Amino acid sequence: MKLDPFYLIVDSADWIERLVPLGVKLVQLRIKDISETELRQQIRRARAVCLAYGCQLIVNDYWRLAIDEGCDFIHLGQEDLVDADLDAIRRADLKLGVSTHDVSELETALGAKPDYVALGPVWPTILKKMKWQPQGIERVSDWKRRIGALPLVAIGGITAERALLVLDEGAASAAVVTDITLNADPEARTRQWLAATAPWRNRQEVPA
Ligand SMILES: Cc1ncc(COP(=O)(O)OP(=O)(O)O)c(N)n1
Ligand SMILES: Cc1nc(C(=O)O)sc1CCOP(=O)(O)O
Ligand SMILES: [Mg+2]
Repeated sequence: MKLDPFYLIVDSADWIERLVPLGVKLVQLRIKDISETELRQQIRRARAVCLAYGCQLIVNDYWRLAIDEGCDFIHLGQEDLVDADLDAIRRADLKLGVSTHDVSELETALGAKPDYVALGPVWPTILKKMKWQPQGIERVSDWKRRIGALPLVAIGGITAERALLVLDEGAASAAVVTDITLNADPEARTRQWLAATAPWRNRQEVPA
């Protein structure tokens, strides 16, 4: 499976309607603390835009809703995995990405047979409080050596400029929130990300 090198993460369908039409091909809907009814509406709107623009939608956390709404890709963290029914997720043919922050979490993640592994925070992030120190760029290549052909997603404090560093170290994709959503001009910043990651987007996969 090939992931787009630019992985946008946003907290509403509004963002998806605004930025996906610019050419984003991989987006995560990461919403916290809203009702199930509202979540369903958000997922439906996000799914409709992604279908129209050929963008892969990944639903964070809510695997049951993702199945119900006909989505095909979810992201789960280690705590989400504890309650998740992996058999049900596989039966529904959902692809799965899993977060990791240390070697023990990587072992747990690999046990879930994920379609990608995420490593973070590579740099400090202002999005949420985290108990892990920044991993640093060396850890990205270390993780890639450990997971072999499985796609690696790097996350945490990534900017359009830093994206090139993680992609060079073997990440298949660089995930981003605030470098875009807190930018004075999110559309322009999205275009910069698309341009910066274009060489990886157009690169052919080399068989392992
Ligand atoms: C691509 C990607 N990587 C990591 C995360 C974090 O997932 P998690 O640890 O479950 O934390 P929350 O995002 O749910 O707060 C992610 N969402 N996406
Ligand atoms: C949601 C999330 N998960 C992380 C992890 O390390 O698992 S870092 C992170 C926040 C990413 O936001 P930004 O691009 O603004 O730093
Ligand atoms: Mg989660």
